[in-house]
Amino acid sequence: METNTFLTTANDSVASGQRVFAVVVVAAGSGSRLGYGLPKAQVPVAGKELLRWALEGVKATGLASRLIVTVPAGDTALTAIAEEFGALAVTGGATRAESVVAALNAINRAPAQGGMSDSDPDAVLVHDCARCFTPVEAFHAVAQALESGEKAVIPVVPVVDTVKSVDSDEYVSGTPARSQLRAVQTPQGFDLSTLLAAYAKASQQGLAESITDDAMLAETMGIPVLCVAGSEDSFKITTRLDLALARALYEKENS
Ligand SMILES: Nc1ccn([C@@H]2O[C@H](COP(=O)(O)OP(=O)(O)OP(=O)(O)O)[C@@H](O)[C@H]2O)c(=O)n1
Ligand SMILES: C[C@](O)(CO)[C@H](O)COP(=O)(O)O
Repeated sequence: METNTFLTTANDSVASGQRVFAVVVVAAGSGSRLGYGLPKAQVPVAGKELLRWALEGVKATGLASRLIVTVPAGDTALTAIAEEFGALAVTGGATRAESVVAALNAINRAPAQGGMSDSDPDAVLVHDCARCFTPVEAFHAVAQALESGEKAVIPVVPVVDTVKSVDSDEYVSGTPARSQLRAVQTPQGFDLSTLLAAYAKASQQGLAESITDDAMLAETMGIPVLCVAGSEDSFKITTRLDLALARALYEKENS
């Protein structure tokens, strides 16, 4: 079997903390921007599906007491991979946010992972399958901040482009100071009851359509969201160029 040489073993100081973590891996997207002809989570890199890379990465963290994976409706191939890792596979929704809600609602049905606490989780890490090369250190940075009492934590990297806001006619309306911008990754970590309350409020307010990440919900509730160090290895496989990068990096690494 191929190994992810970018992963290391679990950090005991995190694994032995007080929080009980559920990990949600959202993998129910179609991959329309990638245009590969398969659901994106089934696309292979170095002979291994993106979902398998992602779940090996999660396992290596030693954090997940419950593991929930969202899959496209009727996707038996992805369900089988999820189950190999002891995860509960649930059918995702029409949007990423709807998939996250489906997974959150299933946490208490997920089996406890071997060797982990069987207590009910009180924290959750929500991770994109499309960021399947995220290193253990990024998971641990998020988990550690939750262990320290934070309620919402996101991994970020600096923005390297100048970013403009535009009006509806495509004229520039502003240039935010780049030093204050961050590019946001996953896993995003939350106190579980806080994220459940945030999604319930968003649903009441009809915000679901405009949600592009989970931390936005905490922001709308006035909950401070802490940024911790992400990683350039956590890039999201969205386009053909991203897949080419992944293959260049990992097919070489594993050959
Ligand atoms: N209805 C959806 C949409 C997305 N996702 C997941 O959310 C993550 C981020 O989404 P994205 O990278 O945009 O994936 P796709 O929706 O598959 O891509 P596209 O928008 O190009 O179709 C992915 O791991 C994807 O599988 C999901 O679980 N359910
Ligand atoms: C959650 C996310 O990965 C943070 O950058 C991103 O917002 C997902 O966006 P997508 O369009 O659903 O891929």
